[in-house]
Amino acid sequence: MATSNCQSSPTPRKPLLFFISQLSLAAFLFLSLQVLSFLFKFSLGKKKKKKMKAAMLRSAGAALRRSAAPSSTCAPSRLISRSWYSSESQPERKVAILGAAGGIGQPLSLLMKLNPLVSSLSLYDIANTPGVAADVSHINSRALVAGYAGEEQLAQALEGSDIVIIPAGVPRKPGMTRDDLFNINAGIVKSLCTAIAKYCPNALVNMISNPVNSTVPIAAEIFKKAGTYDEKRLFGVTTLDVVRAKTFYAGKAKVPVAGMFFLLLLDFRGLFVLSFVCLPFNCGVNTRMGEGIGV
Ligand SMILES: NC(=O)C1=CN([C@@H]2O[C@H](COP(=O)(O)OP(=O)(O)OC[C@H]3O[C@@H](n4cnc5c(N)ncnc54)[C@H](O)[C@@H]3O)[C@@H](O)[C@H]2O)C=CC1
Ligand SMILES: O=C([O-])CC(=O)C(=O)O
Repeated sequence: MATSNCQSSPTPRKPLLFFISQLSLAAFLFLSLQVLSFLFKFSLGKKKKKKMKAAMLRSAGAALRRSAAPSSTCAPSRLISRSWYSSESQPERKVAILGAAGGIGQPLSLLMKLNPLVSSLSLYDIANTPGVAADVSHINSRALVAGYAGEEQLAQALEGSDIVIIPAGVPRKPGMTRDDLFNINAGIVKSLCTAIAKYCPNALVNMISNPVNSTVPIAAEIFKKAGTYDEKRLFGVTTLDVVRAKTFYAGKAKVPVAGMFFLLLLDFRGLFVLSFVCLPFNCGVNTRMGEGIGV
């Protein structure tokens, strides 16, 4: 009969000797830690240490994410995957990307496919979507990917979407102004938003197509006309202008670009007008609030 040996130690220990041995072990460990941290401080210096800590945190995060991938089979990963990737606890969410085969659309599709909050990813473009959708679908994450190409498939791409992201259109080429961009992208955005109002009127709409300060009001007008407008569900992505403003300002003022904070105000009153209020903090220069930088 099998017996448990958890309760009695096979070799009886003398209490005093045992206590001394435990004490010396603890002291040894403590001293080793002190010596290590001393060596660490003096060999690396403060800056390097900070960098290393950040790198360690990053790689730990990456390792956690890797181990959370659904293909993983070992027990600890399964435990982690429950909190990071589980479809049991996450609600179903469909995200549609319109213009998914473009320069912005492709990496965006990749990021959405990696997002554990997305359960269904709908990739729409007027061309090249099947290949992009096939590539993205091979990523081993939760979202199911479907590709749609051409106007006749737009309705299917949009139906049931909770979020629609729009990077469809043309990018600016050398010599083009944002007005030129508007002349092309306004029509594209108009037809896409008309379809959104019809097939997924309650979706959150995230506009990337430039000029965002004009394409967002176009979307708003389309939705108002269709009776589906909700200001809390329409967004414009201004990232490009924010990072550009930071880089340009830092270059002009000859200050480090890192650590700069900019407040970007879009002026919707006049068509094609984009105005900035730039507030660079921590960059060692005195700048008046209200200073403007054109795009
Ligand atoms: N708001 C921001 O921070 C940023 C905005 N942009 C803007 O995003 C837009 C896209 O830029 P890129 O991806 O570099 O251009 P791109 O030319 O690489 O991609 C645009 C995609 O839109 C597709 N497209 C064109 N008409 C369409 C329609 N009617 N329906 C669906 N898809 C359509 C094209 O086939 C193409 O695949 C541009 O307007 C650009 O100015 C770009 C970077 C940042
Ligand atoms: O077209 C792009 O890729 C973005 C751009 O430079 C602009 O809109 O100013």
